[in-house]
Amino acid sequence: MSLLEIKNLTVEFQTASGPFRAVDGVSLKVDEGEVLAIVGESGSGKSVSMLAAMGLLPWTAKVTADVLTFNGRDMQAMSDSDRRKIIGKDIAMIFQEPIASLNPCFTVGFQIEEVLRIHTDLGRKARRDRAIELFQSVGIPNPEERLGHFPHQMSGGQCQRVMIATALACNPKLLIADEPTTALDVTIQKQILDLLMKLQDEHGMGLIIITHDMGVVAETADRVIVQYKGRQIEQADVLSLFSEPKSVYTKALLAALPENATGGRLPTITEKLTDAEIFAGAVR
Ligand SMILES: Nc1ncnc2c1ncn2[C@@H]1O[C@H](COP(=O)(O)OP(=O)(O)OP(=O)(O)O)[C@@H](O)[C@H]1O
Repeated sequence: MSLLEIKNLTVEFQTASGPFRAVDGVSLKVDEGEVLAIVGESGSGKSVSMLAAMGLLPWTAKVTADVLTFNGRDMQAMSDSDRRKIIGKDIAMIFQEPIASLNPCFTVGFQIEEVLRIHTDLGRKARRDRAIELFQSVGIPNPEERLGHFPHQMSGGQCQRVMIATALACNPKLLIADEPTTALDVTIQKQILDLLMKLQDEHGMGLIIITHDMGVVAETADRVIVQYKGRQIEQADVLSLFSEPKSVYTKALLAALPENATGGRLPTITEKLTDAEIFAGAVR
């Protein structure tokens, strides 16, 4: 049984100019201990598909799926309160903007201890000890002191470490990391990716990494889904995708990597391919 299984997920937003289909027939499976990357350009519906699966989209979104299960439980049939017990505990998410994702009005210590208060029956002292232990595990120096800091007193990289510690607070079975390094300096990006991979390995979690960066895919994923304008274009294990991409779009994405540049100029993808060609070349 897969940890997360999604079949034929569709998301349509009601907008002023009519319905807009942001996700169209996405299917995926993630197992325990597996790293799945969802890669695609901005607007390809990567974040919306995961937010839809978690039931975290606003009411303007109409979400349908043939199958949407977590650990064998039907997420669509679940009550909101049952879903809330799972989200943040068994499924955790981290986002692109760590500083914006934290509440500026509370110390980081309060925020991580609050997650523990909601999802565990640990007492006050045990929650503090666990928070210190979590900060240590994500490499935050002087954790006792840092717990008393507000987000604005910390760097972007440190805030992302706080987000990761908070996400791991309840030992989730699945972690969804939405562009976890995009907002960070290049030198910090590698540290955060290495940390995520180390923790994923230690905890044996399923991990979904949402990214637009093929470099991140190469460094992290076991399997990859390529998405374009809400549709799945190709799904493969990481080695096959890089060595034998099947769809024209994946080939174009790989050709656009800096290391494949020829003549000092990078080819852009959409200048070479039309939507019709991309969708016709999809391999599902
Ligand atoms: N609440 C909303 N109402 C209407 N459209 C939305 C809403 N949220 C997202 N969208 C649209 O859905 C599409 C997919 O957005 P999504 O954020 O999933 O893209 P993405 O692939 O994650 O790219 P990015 O990395 O830029 O976030 C976009 O065109 C976006 O404008």
